Amino acid sequence: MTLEGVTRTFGNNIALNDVSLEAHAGEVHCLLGDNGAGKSTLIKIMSGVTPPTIGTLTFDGKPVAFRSPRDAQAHGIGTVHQDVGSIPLISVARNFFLGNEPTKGWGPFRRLDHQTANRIALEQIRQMGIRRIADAEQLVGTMSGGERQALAIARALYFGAKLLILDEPTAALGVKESKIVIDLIKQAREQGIALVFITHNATHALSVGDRFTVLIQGRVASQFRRGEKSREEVLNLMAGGEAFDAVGHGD
Ligand SMILES: Nc1ncnc2c1ncn2[C@@H]1O[C@H](COP(=O)(O)OP(=O)(O)OP(=O)(O)O)[C@@H](O)[C@H]1O
Repeated sequence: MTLEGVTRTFGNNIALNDVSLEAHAGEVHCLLGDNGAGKSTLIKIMSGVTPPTIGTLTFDGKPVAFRSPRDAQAHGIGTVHQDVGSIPLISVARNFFLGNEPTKGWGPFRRLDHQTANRIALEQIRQMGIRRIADAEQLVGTMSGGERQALAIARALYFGAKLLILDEPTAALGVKESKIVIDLIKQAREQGIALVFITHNATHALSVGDRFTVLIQGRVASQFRRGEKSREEVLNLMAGGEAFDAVGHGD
């Protein structure tokens, strides 16, 4: 996906100001920025929640204007939100399909095919490397944070995502759990998926990013590729030039 000159205003508030970026197949584009920098607004624009006030989006070489999140999804945009799997009392399979369950029979005899749903959900999360779950009837509440992210990533890919937007997937996770997610990002990249990885954590970003965009107050403060900046430089950029240590760096 390519964004060109994207500006988004809310009344007098300019959430995004002339932002351009590219997310290519087989690459991870890290989106970095402090609270209020405009990351959420950018995700909303890319995933069809809200249109840009000015600017264009191109996907698969064609201009796109998403009418809704569902429309964006139909184009192959998958979004995994931070609070994924927040309904702990539903099964892994239900969470995987979320209303798109396979059915059997037709007409008045049409009903959910639980067996198939369970089998597919289990297969898909296994492919994501989650082997601890033995049965997709198991409740989501029994999964760890990293496993829930894996479930959501598996779902997006199963339903045909070509661009996967991950909104702070490691924010609430410990070191081991974060590694699961970072490894999944690498796996998806190898499959040729385009990824946008939103994070506050420079270490996570640097461990997997191919391209980087740092937003400060709605503007692109810096854009660079892997290897073009040192860790220190990235940390300073993320801190918006202010004393980084004073704000706590979350990594
Ligand atoms: N619906 C809205 N109405 C008015 N202002 C908004 C709206 N959405 C976002 N903004 C403003 O746009 C700016 C960017 O917000 P945004 O939520 O995109 O930032 P962010 O980088 O995602 O921050 P966070 O990490 O805290 O979610 C902020 O000043 C915010 O107050």
